[in-house]
Amino acid sequence: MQITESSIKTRAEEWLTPTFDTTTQEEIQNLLKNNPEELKESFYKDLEFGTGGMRGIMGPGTNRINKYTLGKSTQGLSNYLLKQFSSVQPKAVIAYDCRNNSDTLAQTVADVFSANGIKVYLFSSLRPTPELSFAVKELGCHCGIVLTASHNPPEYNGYKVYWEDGGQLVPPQDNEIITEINGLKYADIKFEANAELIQKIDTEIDTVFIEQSVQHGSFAATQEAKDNTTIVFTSLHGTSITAVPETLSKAGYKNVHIVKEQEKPDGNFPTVKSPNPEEPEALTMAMELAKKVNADIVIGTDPDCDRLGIAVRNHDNELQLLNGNQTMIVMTWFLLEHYKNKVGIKGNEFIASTIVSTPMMKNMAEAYGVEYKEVLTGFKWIAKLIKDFPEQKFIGGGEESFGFMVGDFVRDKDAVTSTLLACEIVAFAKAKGSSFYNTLLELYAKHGFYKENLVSLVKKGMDGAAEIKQIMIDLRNNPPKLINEEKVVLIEDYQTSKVKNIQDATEHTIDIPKSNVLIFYTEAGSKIAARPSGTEPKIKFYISVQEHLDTVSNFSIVHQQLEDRIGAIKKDLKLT
Ligand SMILES: O=P([O-])(O)O[C@H]1O[C@H](COP(=O)(O)O)[C@@H](O)[C@H](O)[C@H]1O
Ligand SMILES: [Mg+2]
Repeated sequence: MQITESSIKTRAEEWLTPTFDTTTQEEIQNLLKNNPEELKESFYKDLEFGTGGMRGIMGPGTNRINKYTLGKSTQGLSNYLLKQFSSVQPKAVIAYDCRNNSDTLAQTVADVFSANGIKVYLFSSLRPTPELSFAVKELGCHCGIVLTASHNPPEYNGYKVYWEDGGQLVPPQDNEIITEINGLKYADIKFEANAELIQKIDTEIDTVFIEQSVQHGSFAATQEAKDNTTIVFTSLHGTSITAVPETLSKAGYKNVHIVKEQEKPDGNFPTVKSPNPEEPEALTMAMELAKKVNADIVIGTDPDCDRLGIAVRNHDNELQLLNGNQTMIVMTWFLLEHYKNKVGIKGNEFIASTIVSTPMMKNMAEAYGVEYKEVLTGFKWIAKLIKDFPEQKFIGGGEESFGFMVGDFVRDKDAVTSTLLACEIVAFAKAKGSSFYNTLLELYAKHGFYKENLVSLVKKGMDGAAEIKQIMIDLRNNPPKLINEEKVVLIEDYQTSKVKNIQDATEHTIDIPKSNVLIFYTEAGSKIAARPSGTEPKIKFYISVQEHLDTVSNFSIVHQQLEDRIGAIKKDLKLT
């Protein structure tokens, strides 16, 4: 579609009709008169489903999160549910996070479902996303929704959609539902609730969820080890406050210090610039408290409590924030060790990660004799593996981005159970005179020392999106031959599903769904991936370099070499 001033105006004028309430109409009038830039941003496209559902800035317009865009999606979803499960009354469960408007938008979604004859379980107040994933299966629902924009800035909100297995929408349902939604007009949305079909839920699910979380996240650390573990936890004004402290307490952890200034849920996130534990500033208050109480571990979760940031004591006894790859490696190792000792590896087990994550997972899988499966970015793809390979045993999985999935009882990343798991690892290691951090270094020595770095370039709005598109086109048309003087030997293009071996000029096909991702491998073993984010206006560059580490005592020297190499790669690619 050609975007012109007049096509945007035509799209906006539909929102002046009686299908839309008077407040919305007034807001659109105002944009038409006074704010052409905002009008363009609000209407130049329809909001789309991305890596983790649909996300956008709140406000009126087709490219914004509001009761009409979410209403239309829910109407499409309702039509699809009624067709797919025609012999039963479909059931949906809805949760929401701490964000502004999440509660009222959740009510709208409940209203629309019920107006279509769908039975709805609606959490009576905010809950973590992993609890919703759990509730879908627990209540035998066909679908689940969380109103959240995860870790995005406060002006955002969104809509994560779960299917009957408890995982987020994946093919074939995703495209079929999108087709259904695209075929609708706003006037088709049924907003008139059937209150009889909406049932409030709370403690009955909380109790089982927390029980299961304690069970899946506990690995029999002794009470003494637990008592010797000092934890600082912050919910960053989000939903984790409803589940994490109780889970830790039920698992026997007593030295848990909660950042009081951040425990109250608040959609404005008043004490942080961004509620994303991936950004070190988000954990500033928690780090300060950790110094006071001499904590072993600091954990912070994002607003919907699926991702967690972990800082642990390094060799200089300083608290160091780990990245997603690092926590994934240690957590997966811990699960594998326990599984090996308790159950025994039979060979049908698998661990999983994504194409932009550390190659170290593959090495570790080989060492343990389990399978390593690799998918596109997004935990929904990891959850799909569990559904697609029911005869295999999923041990755990993660990715470059923060967050981890412990076993299969929750089908998304789960910061409740992962918080407990992280504490167990610290408790175990400390009891043995080691640490979480030291475990990581030992794993580097065993499975290869990989260092990763992520560069995200923020490019907002319609122009930003065009710029991101162009960067990917340029990289495709003129792929680098050398990166930091390392010869590029292999290029994977997930959009064309082609792998090009530069050295012998051969090509083969990639057997996973298409996605706009390019990965360059160099002769020195570096891996550089480029992909537009599917949740935020960003393009991401994932850099991974590696070296052999013969002994942990050489860590600092090799670490410096890797750090320098990453610096040089960034400079060469003009990412600094
Ligand atoms: O944002 P969340 O916590 O719901 O998480 C979702 O989005 C993240 C960022 O995706 P992108 O790189 O496309 O922005 C993904 O890493 C994650 O697997 C997905 O579940
Ligand atoms: Mg999240």
